[in-house]
Amino acid sequence: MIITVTMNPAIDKTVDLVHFEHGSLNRLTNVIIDAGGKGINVSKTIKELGGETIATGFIGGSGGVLIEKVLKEQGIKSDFVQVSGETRTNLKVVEQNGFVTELNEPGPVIKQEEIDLLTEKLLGYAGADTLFVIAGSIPNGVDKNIYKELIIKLKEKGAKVFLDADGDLFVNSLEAKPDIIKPNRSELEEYFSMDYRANEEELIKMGNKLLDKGIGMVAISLGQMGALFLSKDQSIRCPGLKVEAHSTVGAGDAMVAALSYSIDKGYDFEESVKLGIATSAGAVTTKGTKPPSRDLVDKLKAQVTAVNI
Ligand SMILES: Nc1ncnc2c1ncn2[C@@H]1O[C@H](COP(=O)(O)OP(=O)(O)OP(=O)(O)O)[C@@H](O)[C@H]1O
Ligand SMILES: O=P(O)(O)OC[C@@]1(O)O[C@H](CO)[C@@H](O)[C@@H]1O
Repeated sequence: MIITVTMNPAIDKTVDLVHFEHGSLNRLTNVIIDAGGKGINVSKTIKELGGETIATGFIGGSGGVLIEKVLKEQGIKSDFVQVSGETRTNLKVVEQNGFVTELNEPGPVIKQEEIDLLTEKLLGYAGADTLFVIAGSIPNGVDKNIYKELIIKLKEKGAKVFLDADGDLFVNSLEAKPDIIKPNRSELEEYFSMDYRANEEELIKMGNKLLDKGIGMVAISLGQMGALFLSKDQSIRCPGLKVEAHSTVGAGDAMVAALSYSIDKGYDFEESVKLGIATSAGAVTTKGTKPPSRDLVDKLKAQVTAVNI
């Protein structure tokens, strides 16, 4: 069973315009609304791949009602803790030249009793056959050690944890040894305090240092360049696929979804990473944070090259 945890969900409002003029009136050419937040995107993508998840986290207010409604319509199970604050709206501005500017709200203030309720809920699901996907930022009022503490408790109950977070949340959580992580290039460079663009050899070295800490798999996503997938037994480089990009928002979530789905299905390493590349490349072709169709993913998967490194 896969449980996604989105502590800071969002209504994603993706707006298109020709060119963003800073300090001027900008007329939009298209507006799309999605139920978003990283874990929720993972749930949406796994559903499209043919899998099942339960989407959890904090939701509140009219945004929360909309997210639950959309998930229900899409046949995705959810079990959120209702909070007194309002779920945020994040604005994604897509220009004709492909530039995407993201304006993410901080999210509501969460009370201690709401945190306790979510922790209890998650521990209730935890067991040897459970994979938790903990992804994205945390709202106000939540301590930056929350992911670390949760991972420790979930692992004590035999569950596996896939962590996708950045900044302090990422740094703190590594101490709890999540089973899988998916840093992108800049998250890794920041963690290792590199003030220049790391080359592939350096990225692999940094990834291997994380494996030495006890993390089972490190997927380093490199945008259109593809990704590096490292584990103690096997490491693979996959170049990115050439696709017509509309919005790269959610590409990382699509990769997290495909890897989680593969683990749940018991796919081998190479099969899993190929699905990861295909699903994430498919995600950039869709508008907003809509997941790619399974048909498209299968077509793209046939084009993925996996090179052992
Ligand atoms: N322009 C692109 N063309 C093809 N594939 C892409 C492109 N951008 C991203 N991808 C695919 O998506 C994966 C994840 O992208 P990226 O490294 O940008 O993740 P991320 O920074 O976590 O993204 P986000 O936080 O916006 O979801 C890449 O490894 C790649 O397979
Ligand atoms: O502010 P966070 O939690 O880091 O990221 C939230 C977010 O940008 O991530 C998803 C794309 O990955 C979007 O659906 C959502 O708006």
